[in-house]
Amino acid sequence: MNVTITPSSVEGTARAPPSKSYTHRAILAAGYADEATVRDALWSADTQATARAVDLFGGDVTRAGDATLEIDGFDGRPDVPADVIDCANSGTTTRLVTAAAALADGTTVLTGDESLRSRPQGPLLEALSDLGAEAYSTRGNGLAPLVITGPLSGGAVSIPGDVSSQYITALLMAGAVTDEGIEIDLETELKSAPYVDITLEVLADFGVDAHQTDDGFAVDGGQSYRPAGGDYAVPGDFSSISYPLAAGAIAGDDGDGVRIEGANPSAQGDTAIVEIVERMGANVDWDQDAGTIDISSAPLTGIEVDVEDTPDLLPTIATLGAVADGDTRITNAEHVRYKETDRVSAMAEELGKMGVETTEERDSLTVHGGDSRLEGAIVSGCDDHRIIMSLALAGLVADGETTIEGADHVDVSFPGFFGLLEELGVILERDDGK
Ligand SMILES: O=C(O)C1=C[C@@H](OP(=O)(O)O)[C@@H](O)[C@H](O)C1
Ligand SMILES: C=C(OP(=O)(O)O)C(=O)O
Repeated sequence: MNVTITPSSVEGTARAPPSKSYTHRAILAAGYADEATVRDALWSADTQATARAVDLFGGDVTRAGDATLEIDGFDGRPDVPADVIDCANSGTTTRLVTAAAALADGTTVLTGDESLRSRPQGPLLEALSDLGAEAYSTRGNGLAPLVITGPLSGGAVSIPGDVSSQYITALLMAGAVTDEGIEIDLETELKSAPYVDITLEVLADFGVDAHQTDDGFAVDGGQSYRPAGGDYAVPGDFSSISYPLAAGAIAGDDGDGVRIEGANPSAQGDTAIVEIVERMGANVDWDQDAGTIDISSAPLTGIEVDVEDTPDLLPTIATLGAVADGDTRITNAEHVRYKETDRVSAMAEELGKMGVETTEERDSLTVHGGDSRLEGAIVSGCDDHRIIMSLALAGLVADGETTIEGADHVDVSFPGFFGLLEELGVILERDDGK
C-alpha cells in the first residue's frame, strides 16, 4: 500500500496504543508462567510473532476481545517446537525467543523476514554457547536463520552492551527458570538501557527477581513466573506517542492542538520525547496523573539530542529537525543502524528526497532545518514502520503531496496509525497498488 499525504493541520484526541515492548515481555512472561491474563495488550504484527512462539513452545495465546490475551503458559521450560518459529520483522521476538529456545530439551529453528535476517544475533549466540547450549547461524555469519539446541542450566557469561539490550532482556527472562540462574557481565557500555529497566519491572510484576550488579545484571534460577492476581496490564507506548506528539508540534492548530490520552509514566526511555518537543519550542503540557498530554505547534528550533537510551525516537526527531529552524544534531546513534533498516541512513536519504539537507556520521545525524523547506515527494517507507510514520509527519507540512511507498508496515507497532491521522483531520489517500 502507498499512502499519499496532503499537507494538513491536526486537531483532536489520540489514544496511545499499548506498549510493544511491555506486550512482548508480558506475553512471554505469561508463557513461562502457568497461566495469565494480559490486558491492554498491543496486537500488532510484532507481538503476534511472540504469541506464535509461545504457542509453539506448548502454550496457548487466545485473544479475548481487542486488547485482552488469555494465555496458558508452558510453565517453566518450553517444549521443543513442532515447527520453525517465524519471527517475521520482530527483533524483540527473535532475541527473547532465542534464549527461551535454549531452555528446551531439543532443537528450535528461528527465522524471519529479509530485514530480520540482516540483524545481528552473534553476541547472543555466543553467550548461549558459553552457557552450554548449542547456538549457531545456519550461514555462520551471526544472522538468522538460527538453530538452538538446549537445555542449558545457567552460569556466568559476558556479552557486549552496545549492540542490543534485547540480549540482556532475553538472558534475564530465560535465566529465571534455569537451575543455576544467569549472571551477565557487560563487556561494553549498555545502550538502550531503559529497555532493561522495562524488563526488570515486568519480571518483578510476574514475581521474578532480577537485578543490576556492579558489572551487569543477574537473575537467580529456580524461580516461577506468577503475576499478582493472575493479571497484567500494559501501559501506553511512548515510541508510538512520539508520532501524534510530533504531529501536534509541527501541525497542531494553535489553541486546540492535539490531546494524547493513555500517556502514563512508566520505565520507557522514550518518554523523553515530551521533553524534546518542549525544548524545541512546542506548547506542551503533560499531566502525569491524568495521563494526558496537550500539544500545539509553535516555531521550533533545532537542538542536540543524545539517543543512546532512546534509539527508536531518531526518525521522529529527524522529522522534527527538518521542520525546526537551525540544526538538530542527533548523537550516540550508531545502534540505530541495527534496526529494521539502518535508520540513520534511511532518514537522511528519504528526507533528502524532500529537499532536506543532512550530515551523516557513523554515530550521528545532523538535520539542517530552516532554510531547506520541505517539498512533497515520492519517498520509500524502507519497509520500516518508524520510517513510514516519521515521513508521514513530514508530509503534513511539506509543500505539495508526499507519497510513502510500502506504508502497510505500520502494522508492526501501530496498526491504526493512518486511521488516527485521519481522525485528527489529515487528508490522505491509500492506494493498494492494484
Ligand atoms: O527490548 C525492547 O523492547 C526494545 C529494545 C530496543 O532495541 P535495542 O536494545 O536492540 O536497541 C528498541 O530499539 C526496540 O524497538 C525495542
Ligand atoms: C527496533 C524495533 O523493534 P524490534 O527490535 O523488536 O524489531 C522498533 O520497534 O523500532
